[in-house]
Amino acid sequence: MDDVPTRTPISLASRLILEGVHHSYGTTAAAKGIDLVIEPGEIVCLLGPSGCGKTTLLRLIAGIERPSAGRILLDRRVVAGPDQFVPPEKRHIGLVFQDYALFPHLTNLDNVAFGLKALPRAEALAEARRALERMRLGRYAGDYPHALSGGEQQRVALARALVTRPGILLMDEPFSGLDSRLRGSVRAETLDVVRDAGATCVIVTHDPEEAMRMGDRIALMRAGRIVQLGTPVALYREPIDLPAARFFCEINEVAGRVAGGRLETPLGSFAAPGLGEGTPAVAAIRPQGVELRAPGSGAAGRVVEHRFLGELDLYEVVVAGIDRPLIVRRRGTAGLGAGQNVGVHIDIAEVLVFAATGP
Ligand SMILES: Nc1ncnc2c1ncn2[C@@H]1O[C@H](COP(=O)(O)OP(=O)(O)OP(=O)(O)O)[C@@H](O)[C@H]1O
Repeated sequence: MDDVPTRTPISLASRLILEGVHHSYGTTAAAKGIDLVIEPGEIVCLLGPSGCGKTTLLRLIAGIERPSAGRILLDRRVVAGPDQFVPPEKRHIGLVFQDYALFPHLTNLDNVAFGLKALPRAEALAEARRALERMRLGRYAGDYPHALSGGEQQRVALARALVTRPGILLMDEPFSGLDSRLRGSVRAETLDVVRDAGATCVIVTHDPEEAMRMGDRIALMRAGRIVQLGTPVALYREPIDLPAARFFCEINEVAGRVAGGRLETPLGSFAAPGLGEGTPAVAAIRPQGVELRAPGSGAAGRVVEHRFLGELDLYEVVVAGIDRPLIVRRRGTAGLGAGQNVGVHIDIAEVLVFAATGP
């Protein structure tokens, strides 16, 4: 085991401010008026489907792209604005990309020392060695990146990004190149290192679970805009609309109309605050919120499919008046299988009601 140095890297974390930031590639608008404040030391995940503008936003923050309107500030310094533009190398940021972008012809030590050109060579190498040792990679200092596993290469890339003690660390899909078994451990390790370094951190991901694990807050993006910003709990519990709810969790969508402040559906009625009389609406019901009991109580249903999935089994249940079978995730119930009748009950804590928005 390598000796872990006692010296802790302290970076002066930056506050990042985006004010009305726009960016277009030709006629494609990729950022449409982004306002965002990220506090020093905070980890924020930019989350959203492919093409929503996450990478563009990261590139704007890094200075790889220049906004067509709006301002970007790091602490009180305007780094991009109508009359100012600070190039990436002068922004004091650390970058980690999906493919690690390590130089194949440099040793791991030289890869990490690369960003320390301003220091005398011996000092740069000593700093780089300490950074590698913090990542428990000291013994690979003289090797080349190709001899390392994907997870180890990712840690070298992280060491290289943090060795200059940047005020802000920007990571673009940093774990997507790793296989799913490695991803969890590298993610946890990265989180520890980033927290230790104290840097402000922006992470791009399209994976909601990753965003919930990594982010103090999540900025949910859609078509060049941030549609919701909040803690993982807030986004999961109170998604702003139906597409946001869909993004975080597989859901059953049961349509109905609002009557007397409640949404009437074949599964019962649910509170529909803020929705007017007669409004078409949708009850979004999480699969773990559907309970299957003996027939005779609740809504009458029939199991059409049952799959053993380990911890929670998957059932598909048809209910009269609902187009698609309900997806149900429950602990397996002995003897309950396809063809059996059930009574369907809904846990109202797992139901969200939204105005219908179309498919
Ligand atoms: N260099 C470019 N030239 C032209 N259009 C681009 C360029 N880069 C991105 N775009 C477009 O800008 C929009 C936003 O792209 P961006 O890569 O920021 O999205 P993303 O959310 O990061 O997507 P992904 O998760 O697939 O990487 C998309 O419509 C994309 O096609």
